[in-house]
Amino acid sequence: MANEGNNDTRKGSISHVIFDMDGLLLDTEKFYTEVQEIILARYNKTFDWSLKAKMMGKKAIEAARVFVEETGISDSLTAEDFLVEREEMLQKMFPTSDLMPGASRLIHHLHESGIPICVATGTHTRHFDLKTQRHSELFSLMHHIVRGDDPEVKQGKPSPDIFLAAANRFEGGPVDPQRILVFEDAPSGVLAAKNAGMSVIMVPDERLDSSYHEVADQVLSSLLDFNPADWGLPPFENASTKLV
Ligand SMILES: O=P(O)(O)OC[C@H](O)CO
Ligand SMILES: [Mg+2]
Repeated sequence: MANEGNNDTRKGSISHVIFDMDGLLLDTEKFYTEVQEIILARYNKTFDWSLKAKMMGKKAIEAARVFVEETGISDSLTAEDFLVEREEMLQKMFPTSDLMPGASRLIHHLHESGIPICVATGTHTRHFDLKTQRHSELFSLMHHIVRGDDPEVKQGKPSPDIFLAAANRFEGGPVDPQRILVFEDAPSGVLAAKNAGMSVIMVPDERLDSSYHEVADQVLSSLLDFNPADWGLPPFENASTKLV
């Protein structure tokens, strides 16, 4: 799976990188899927990837509204009550979050190469802390982290707010969006990056409909497949680090 970029002229001008978190650096989207399946089963309904595609990457309350409205259960369960109900299950799951393949290798490589990196995640601070508690060393390599409850993030993805806030906070910022490469897994996140005027590599779950790939500049099956040299970034020095 690999789309060729449609903005080749930008590929040599990337100086900064922004990472999404859920489903991109951390294998956390599966937790949301699991609790939503459990809740919908009570209403004799099933959760599928067409609904997942519309929820992922968004702020919690925005995703919750999509969930109760699209499934037709909003008369029985409000978006606010849905969030309360899933909270207890998620709080037990988040501290077990694993890294996605290739995340550690890529973050260490860019950091050691002097490329400024940061995170822009729709998740709010309380959940962020639970998800990252086993990965504090890796996240300490980020220049900064923008979360969904940041006051500068008025609207969640696909609004560009979060990526523009992230661009503003780099040293010497704001950084020109044309010099920024974003890594995302969610359709809303890919759109947010494009709305911010940035280049975006999508690393989607294989169950996501491929029509969502079209907006991205490049699509990869895994972060392990990323070749920094394709974007004018410092190459990996040796293959021995490839699977770390
Ligand atoms: O994908 P992220 O990191 O923006 O997180 C968004 C939600 O928390 C999960 O879809
Ligand atoms: Mg994501």
